[in-house]
Amino acid sequence: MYNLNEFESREALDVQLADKVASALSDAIAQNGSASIAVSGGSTPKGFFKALSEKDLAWDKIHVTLADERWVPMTDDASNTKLVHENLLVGKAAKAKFFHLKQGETLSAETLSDLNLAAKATLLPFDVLILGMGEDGHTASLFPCSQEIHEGLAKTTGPLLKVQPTTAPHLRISFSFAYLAQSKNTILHICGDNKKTVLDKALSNQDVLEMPIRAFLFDDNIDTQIYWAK
Ligand SMILES: O=C1O[C@H](COP(=O)(O)O)[C@@H](O)[C@H](O)[C@H]1O
Repeated sequence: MYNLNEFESREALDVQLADKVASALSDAIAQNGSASIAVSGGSTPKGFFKALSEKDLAWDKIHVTLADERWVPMTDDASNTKLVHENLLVGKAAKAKFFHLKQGETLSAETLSDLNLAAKATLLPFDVLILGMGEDGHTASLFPCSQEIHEGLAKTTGPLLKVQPTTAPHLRISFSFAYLAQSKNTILHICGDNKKTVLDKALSNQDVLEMPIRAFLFDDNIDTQIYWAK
């Protein structure tokens, strides 16, 4: 299920989203002594990252990771890790612990297995998940064009999987739907008229293989809060 929250500007959205996420992280720390958040990359979240980085939180008790990563060096402009380090893990948030998805050169079965164990031990289930959405309806790196889409949406797939999109650049590593779906707070952050058109299309039927974001919009156990601004 979903709920659409519309904002008059991207700046207003960033402020309100940072407030909501800070409060969820703070509640998780109060309850469990620590908190975890998975964020998305791409072009949308920079302003939100900045607003969140300025929040007075016990950042040393917060684990930050990505819902997905492009398998490129962290110095590459396409790296979501680079984006997070430059825009979120700054100021007060510099004390947060970052869980790197891009480890080493090769995305091998052994790398995935090590990451899966570590993610289960430190991060999962996420207290907060911030999803993005591509114009093809992908979210995280669950790409409808990829051969791995069945695996990515399957209920039994282990936390992380390798994804090779055919209509977008870079090999990816992504959390699976099964593990993202267990997050305690799920937010879909999108901006612009194009993304609203994509969202309207996603809401028009329930074929998740055509638009994987639908898995988060139509699952009765997930309360996806959509944050949208022009
Ligand atoms: O490739 C990716 O794209 C999506 C959407 O990005 P945007 O630039 O359209 O905001 C993003 O959510 C994902 O993390 C990223 O790897």
